[in-house]
Amino acid sequence: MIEARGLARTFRTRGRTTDAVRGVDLDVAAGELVGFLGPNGAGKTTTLRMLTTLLRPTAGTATVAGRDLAGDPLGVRRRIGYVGQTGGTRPEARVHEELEAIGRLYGRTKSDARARTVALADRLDLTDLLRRPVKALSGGQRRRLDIAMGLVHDPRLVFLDEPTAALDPRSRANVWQHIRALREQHGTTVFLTTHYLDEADALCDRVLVIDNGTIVATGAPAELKARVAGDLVAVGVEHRDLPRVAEIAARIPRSSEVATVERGVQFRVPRGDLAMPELLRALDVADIATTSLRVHQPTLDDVFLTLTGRTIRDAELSTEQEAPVGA
Ligand SMILES: Nc1ncnc2c1ncn2[C@@H]1O[C@H](COP(=O)(O)OP(=O)(O)OP(=O)(O)O)[C@@H](O)[C@H]1O
Repeated sequence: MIEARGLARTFRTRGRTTDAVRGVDLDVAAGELVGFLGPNGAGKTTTLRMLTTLLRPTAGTATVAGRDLAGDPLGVRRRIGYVGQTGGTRPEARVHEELEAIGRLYGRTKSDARARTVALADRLDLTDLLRRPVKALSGGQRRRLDIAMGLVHDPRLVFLDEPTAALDPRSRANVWQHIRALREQHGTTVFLTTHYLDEADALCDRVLVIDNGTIVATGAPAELKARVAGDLVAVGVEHRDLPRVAEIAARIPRSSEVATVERGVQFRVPRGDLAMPELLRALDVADIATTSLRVHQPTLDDVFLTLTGRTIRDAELSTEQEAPVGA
């Protein structure tokens, strides 16, 4: 459904050059729900805007929904849906008017556009809101309308840019449910960007991790997490017991990265749950009491940390600090 090779984009503004995307290769199969995960400024939106014909690549080629991006941009546009970060709705218009207007824009007759509006409202839980002005919708309702607007022409492939940005947890879960339904009930291919780790983890079949304009990892969330060197076990003990506990940790089969921290010892093992009985037995034999015991399974943030040396949150903080005034 998407095949891109060496896609790149450089911006030149006021004498400054930014390599926003540096040669991205990506493949998305029909029916996949793929997430593009990375910190702010990583190049997600720029890639999405190139794939949806809104921005011309500086280099590279792509086929999107069966059409060549450079050779047939109009063909691409006809076959895809695009839901940007800020929807294109008029605040005074009513929900049904916005949906019908898009239907007419795509050449539907008035009655056909109305029928499509009713069907989409049903799919995205907007039926009771059709007569409301757009400005009176909540954040989550508004995002559902944005998604509905991207589906009016029944595209087989839809791009969603940060579909749950700035939503509260309940509205996010609700939008996720609708995105899953797009794929499960309608077979739509979904390509979305996110900087939320839990969103990529819970929603996507496959995640492409992007940092600094380059894809640094691709895989199912579980696969990516399995690449991090195992679970982290943290044992809290009295200060005087630290050296003995570090020795015990080092003797646990396949343990690594044993480290003494302020109130305990931590180490990695491939499976924390399997190491636990042996650890407890050894502590018991040595007559050492624990103050706490935790097994931390890797998250996608650990994946990002392993690959780039910093967490997504840290990466975002440093981008905020670097951002030029007025950006
Ligand atoms: N029109 C532009 N002119 C100059 N630089 C730009 C332009 N658009 C994006 N950039 C720069 O390109 C880089 C990538 O931006 P992009 O918006 O693609 O990142 P992102 O991963 O989508 O971030 P976010 O999550 O904040 O949307 C950033 O350094 C950004 O400042």
